[in-house]
Amino acid sequence: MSLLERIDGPRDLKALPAAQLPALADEIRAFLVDQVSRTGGHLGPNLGVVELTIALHRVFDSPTDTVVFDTGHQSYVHKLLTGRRDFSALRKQGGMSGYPSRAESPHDVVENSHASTSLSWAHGIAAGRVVRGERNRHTVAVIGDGALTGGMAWEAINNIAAEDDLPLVLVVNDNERSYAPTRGGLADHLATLRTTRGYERFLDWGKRNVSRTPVVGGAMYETLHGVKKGIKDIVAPQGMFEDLGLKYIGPVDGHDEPALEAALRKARAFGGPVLVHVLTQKGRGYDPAITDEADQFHAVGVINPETGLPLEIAGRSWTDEFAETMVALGEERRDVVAITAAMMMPVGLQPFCDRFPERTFDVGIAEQHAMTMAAGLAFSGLHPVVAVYATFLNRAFDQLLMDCALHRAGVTVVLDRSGVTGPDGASHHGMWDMTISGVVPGLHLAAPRDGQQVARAVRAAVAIDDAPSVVRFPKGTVAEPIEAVRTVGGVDVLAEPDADAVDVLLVGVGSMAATALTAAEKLTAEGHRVRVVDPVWALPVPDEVVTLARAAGRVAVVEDNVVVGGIGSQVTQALRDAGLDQPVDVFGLPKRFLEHASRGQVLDAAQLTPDAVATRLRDRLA
Ligand SMILES: Cc1ncc(C[n+]2csc(CCOP(=O)(O)OP(=O)(O)O)c2C)c(N)n1
Ligand SMILES: CC(=O)[C@@H](O)[C@H](O)COP(=O)(O)O
Ligand SMILES: [Mg+2]
Repeated sequence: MSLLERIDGPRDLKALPAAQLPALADEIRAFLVDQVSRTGGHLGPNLGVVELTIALHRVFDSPTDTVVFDTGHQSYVHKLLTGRRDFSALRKQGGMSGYPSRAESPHDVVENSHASTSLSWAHGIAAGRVVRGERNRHTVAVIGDGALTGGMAWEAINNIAAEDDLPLVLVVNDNERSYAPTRGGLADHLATLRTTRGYERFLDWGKRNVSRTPVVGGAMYETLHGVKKGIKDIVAPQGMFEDLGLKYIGPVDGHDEPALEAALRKARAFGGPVLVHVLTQKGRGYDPAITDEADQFHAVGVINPETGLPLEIAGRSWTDEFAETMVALGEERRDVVAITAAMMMPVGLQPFCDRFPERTFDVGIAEQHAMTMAAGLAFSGLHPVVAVYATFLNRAFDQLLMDCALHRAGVTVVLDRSGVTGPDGASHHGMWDMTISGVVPGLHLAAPRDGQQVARAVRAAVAIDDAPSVVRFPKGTVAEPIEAVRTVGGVDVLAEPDADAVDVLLVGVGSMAATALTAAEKLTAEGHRVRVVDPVWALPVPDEVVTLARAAGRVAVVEDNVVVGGIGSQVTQALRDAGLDQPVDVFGLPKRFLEHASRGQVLDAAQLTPDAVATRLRDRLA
């Protein structure tokens, strides 16, 4: 039986002799590469936290103590050490989540994969423990250097640093990267602290080798201590965290398990808030990850474990369409600039950045800053394109509303991964963006139905200079081109019944246009008269949709957004405002958090497939 098989929880881990921990770490790494190469997932981040997670679960007593992982993508080792070894269905329907999951384990707390929240969670948990007289229960937050660039983290630090005796440990997992190398003033400061590695080792050496020397030991140690102070003031002035009033321990070698345990025990014993700065390597122990320039295997698909090479060939993506359009626009318009929130490559801005580095801004995991900085860039006479995943627009709603829309800023927001993403589960589906956008005065939103429409929409969006514009498209392979049979104003008619009177005006939004078309074909074959349209610009609702609705017995809208406040709601309102009372059926995503599964499985469960839409419409036409 392997060491890993003997561990069903932290108690078994604590019982392991320390001498066996390196072998356990090796087993865990081998397990991660073997398993995640089959399922896909966050291989690099988890390979980097093997020793750290072992030390955490040997020093602290989960679930009496609580360990919170920021973003949660690096919690696979935590899952292994808390009795979950079946990774065969990782991130698949019915299988283990790729993030912590309370349904899976009492050791899991934060399921939200939006970054920079862990310190706030941990502050609340720790403060709550004190109020409840449970000061003996410790709380630990593990936050990456990337997540530490998020504003929420600093709201929390501002509060935590003012606490005196809170049993709270903040572990900064510093691997110098988000996807790409972490940049900015904070990253520079962490680098300064890292360079004091010698200083810490010098101090430890002094404690081990000098202070016990007979006779001169004590005096010598005091001298060294003074020298240490001097060195520290020269090499590493009081760090920012200490300046803020936080006790700082580190930097600690994040792959030296005994050193980690020593630092964490020291932090646990300290009793007050304390920050432990841990240096790790993303992809540690797996050369294909370590040497991967792009993102050190931040997230991989199915790969060959020997070579790390992908075994799935991805087709041309929606993101590729956007990436190409941006480079072309960059050539044509010198005022177009781009902003990413630490996801240059995933959102498709890398080619633009390579071509126009001086017109590209990577603000770190800081969507709020990105959005308001964009308002500033627009004010200065440029046209910014903010590219984020749709789910992360949630973070920057107020900035979109109050900094961009209130000031009529010509800012374009491009939302990748809109609609159903799939394996990343509830906090990664981009299913609220059209509801959010729908309440922003003056905002224009386009949902391209295929690759050609992406270019058309982005070009039209950057031509809007007096209001925010949004272009949103899903994850993965781009849809095949869908030609319009005719246009009515800006609205594309995709299918026409051979009659003037129409039973149903079926509005397909974005990638759901294809779904609507196929559903219409089924209904038309049964004798129903269905007109299918793509509004192209879904917000504000085009007048032509209202005009076309006048000739229809009922209207139906298909959208991969939550039904509440989505395009269907907006169309309903537009019809009612125009005095039309046809029934409107809205086929969208339920107001529920949708578990991880494949994109197709989630859409199927939401009845957003052609068959389901046709069936539901058929019932209404009966
Ligand atoms: C608000 C938000 N924006 C963007 C992301 C996408 N994202 C997931 S992990 C990650 C990088 C995290 O870097 P770090 O915190 O350093 O963790 P590491 O992967 O290095 O362990 C990003 C940008 C996110 N999860 N949340
Ligand atoms: C946690 C994290 O990294 C997410 O942002 C997610 O994994 C992105 O996945 P995709 O880029 O594959 O949609
Ligand atoms: Mg990092």
